[in-house]
Amino acid sequence: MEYSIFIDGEAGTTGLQIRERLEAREDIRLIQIDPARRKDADARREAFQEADVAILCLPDDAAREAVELASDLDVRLIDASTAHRVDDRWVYGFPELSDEIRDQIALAQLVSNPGCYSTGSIAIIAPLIAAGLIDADEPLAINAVSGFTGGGKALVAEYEDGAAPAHFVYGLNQRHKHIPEIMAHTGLMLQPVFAPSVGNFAQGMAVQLPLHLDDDRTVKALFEALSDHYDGQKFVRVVPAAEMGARIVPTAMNGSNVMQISVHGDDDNGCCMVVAVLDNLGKGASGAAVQNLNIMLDMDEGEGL
Ligand SMILES: NC(=O)C1=CN([C@@H]2O[C@H](COP(=O)(O)OP(=O)(O)OC[C@H]3O[C@@H](n4cnc5c(N)ncnc54)[C@H](OP(=O)(O)O)[C@@H]3O)[C@@H](O)[C@H]2O)C=CC1
Ligand SMILES: CC(=O)N[C@@H](CCC(=O)OP(=O)(O)O)C(=O)O
Repeated sequence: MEYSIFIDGEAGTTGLQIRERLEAREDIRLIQIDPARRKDADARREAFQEADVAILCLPDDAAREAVELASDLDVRLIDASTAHRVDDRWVYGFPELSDEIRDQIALAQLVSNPGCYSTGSIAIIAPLIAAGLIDADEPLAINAVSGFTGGGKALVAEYEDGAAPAHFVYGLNQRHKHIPEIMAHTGLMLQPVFAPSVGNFAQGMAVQLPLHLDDDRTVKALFEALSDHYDGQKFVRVVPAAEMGARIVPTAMNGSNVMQISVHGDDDNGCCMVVAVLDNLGKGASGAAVQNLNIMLDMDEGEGL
């Protein structure tokens, strides 16, 4: 069986990496439109008409327009943008959250691909709330560092021109676009303080959740809750702190769709850090989109990643 796939926005950062992951596959035929007509509504509608699944790798407004263009067609959609991540009509494409969500993705017409920081944050927080180790109304802070491809073509150009700094923090106004989806898909009721930053490396990301410990919330209890939740998952691994070493490198998972989670700290002084490391263009975007596509097409999730 061969499926026809259209990547709308395939010349962008996320789209290009999806294309690279799919173009060698014999079970996939990529629909391509003349690059000069890549923003032409008629050309794109024809591609949507031909496709079994279309993957939207567009800015939010363009993604909303694309959904409108395809609204009366049979094509199934995966949206990599932020536009539909807290929209109930769309399934949130994070299959490791629960078996129920994986089953919903398999049958869905509309799947929204999670954000990169959100993937790391939700992966840590949701299972710990479910295990009773974080309260939904607990004040939390999330720190993160991303490679510059996270900012799309514009930020890539700044780094390639040599004009951008080695490291910067941003999102200081606490209105980052990932906060609503982090709250919606963890069940957090109090907005977490979010401190993202960018470093002078293309891909890679580390998301850190600092926590205070108590008699129940120990390093061991946190590790076991996360290990139990992700037991058997191919793309989320919970790794003992001793294996991670004293330095966590955000680029460690680059080129793969695997996210590594580890729990560090000391019950004696009551301080702990839970860390997720992922490739912002792997499990944080393009790899996750291909994983969702594979689930939707009832294929091995690992193929083509
Ligand atoms: N980069 C990342 O790490 C992640 C990105 N995403 C999301 O994926 C989406 C794409 O991001 P990214 O790849 O980084 O962005 P880029 O800016 O690198 O690419 C966006 C692409 O969309 C094209 N485009 C813009 N408007 C239209 C339109 N109306 N019709 C057709 N094509 C259009 C652009 O064309 P042109 O070539 O003219 O600029 C460009 O090629 C965004 O919503 C982003 O939030 C999600 C997760 C992580
Ligand atoms: C480094 C950087 O700028 N990162 C982007 C998020 C990456 C991205 O585009 O995320 P989505 O998954 O939501 O589309 C930002 O902070 O807005």
